[in-house]
Amino acid sequence: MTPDTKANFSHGLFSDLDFSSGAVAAVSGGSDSTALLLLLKDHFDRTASGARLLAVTIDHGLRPDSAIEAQQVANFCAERGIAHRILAWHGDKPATGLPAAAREARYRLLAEAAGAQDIKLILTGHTADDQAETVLMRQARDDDGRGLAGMAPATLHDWRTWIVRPLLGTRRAALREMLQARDIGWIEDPTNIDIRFERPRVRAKLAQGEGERRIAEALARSQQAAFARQDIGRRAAMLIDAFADRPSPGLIRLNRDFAGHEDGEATIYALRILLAAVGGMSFLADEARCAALLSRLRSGSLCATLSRTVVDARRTGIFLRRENRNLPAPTPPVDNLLWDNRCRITFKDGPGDLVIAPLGSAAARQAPLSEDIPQSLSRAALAAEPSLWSGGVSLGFAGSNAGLLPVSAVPAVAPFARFLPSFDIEPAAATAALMGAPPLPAPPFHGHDGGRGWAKA
Ligand SMILES: Nc1ncnc2c1ncn2[C@@H]1O[C@H](COP(=O)(O)OP(=O)(O)OP(=O)(O)O)[C@@H](O)[C@H]1O
Repeated sequence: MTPDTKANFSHGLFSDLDFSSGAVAAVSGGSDSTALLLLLKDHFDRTASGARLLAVTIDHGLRPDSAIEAQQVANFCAERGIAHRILAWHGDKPATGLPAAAREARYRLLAEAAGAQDIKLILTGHTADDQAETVLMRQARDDDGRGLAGMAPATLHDWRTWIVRPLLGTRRAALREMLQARDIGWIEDPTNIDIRFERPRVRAKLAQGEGERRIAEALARSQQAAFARQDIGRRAAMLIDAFADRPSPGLIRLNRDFAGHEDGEATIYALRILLAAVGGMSFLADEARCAALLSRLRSGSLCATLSRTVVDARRTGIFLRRENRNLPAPTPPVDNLLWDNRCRITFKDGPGDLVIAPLGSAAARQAPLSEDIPQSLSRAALAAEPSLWSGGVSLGFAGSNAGLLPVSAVPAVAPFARFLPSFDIEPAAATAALMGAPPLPAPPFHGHDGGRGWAKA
């Protein structure tokens, strides 16, 4: 896609989005999100769909002016008849990894604001300039190439709310030109030019000579990388569908032919995803280690641990299960808890003595299990599954009678449980089906059924 550099946005930035549940616009008050809000308001007025538009500003509380700036956005919205909410990020601010923690909190709060009004769509003002910066920053790191795809056009948050970036093909200069033509100002965040941070440094460099060429190259590279990532994801999804099953709770079995499949690249990718999913890891298992493991799997039996997953290869199959170490400590159930990154807990109400903890080997020994697979394997896998406990008694575990209790536990697809970039929809859908996780929600786009994941949803 050629980035739009003209201040003419009549080409329908939003026409393929499904606004039936309404939209949350994430507005910091900077130029890009202010432009996003105005363009969205124009679109809603023009289409007269009656869909709800809610602008939300997160006050991170990290700069002295943040509350005043949030109020400025509130005033701007009030003048235009746009509903607006300010949500503050309370709680501990970590000394290291602050930008990542702020991002997590921002999306959590945005999703809460959307969820409170049953809105399924959040829009952000990320632009083509942001995309180029992201790609250049990732390129500077030793990445496996997936990151070079940059930001996805849509990301599923917590398996239920879509975050869509409709301005990813639009240049910041064009948005600012549009704002200036309408005599609208914006807030300049001093952090954006603070060269102690990596992004402002990259941005400053891109403003110099050769910057435009480097932006164009980075955007072209991200398109190619996105295509490659979707393609390998599609192939990995086919392998997961064809070779993997779940013979008992917490236990994944791969047909032995998986290791020798001719599409070696997709086989490694599928294994990286499955190990992360079984082990409850947010990141895919290491590529080089998975490649080495696969070559060992081709030559016989083994038992190894990678990505918190025990890989037990026997004549009858390659079995994957969560290792029994470093499981979460017993914790009282809270709503929307992501337990061990593998299981989403929903909690309505219940007696105060309830805790979620692994089932453990003693209780696993009592459970009736299928005879088809070695009992030692199914029991070890079951022991690492979550259970609801009351006064030392196990009341049930995911997939059994938990549905009768005030707490429900459904499997989550670990590497994609919090953030699922649309590039990875197909392997995420295949892994969800394998693990018994809920299907993906409906896509945010009309008429885009490009991936099997969208179709399944
Ligand atoms: N405090 C915030 N409140 C609401 N949304 C935010 C906030 N900060 C960022 N966002 C959303 O994330 C997008 C990208 O964030 P980024 O930090 O790159 O932008 P910014 O410099 O704060 O402002 P802008 O993108 O509006 O120029 C924003 O366009 C906006 O949609």
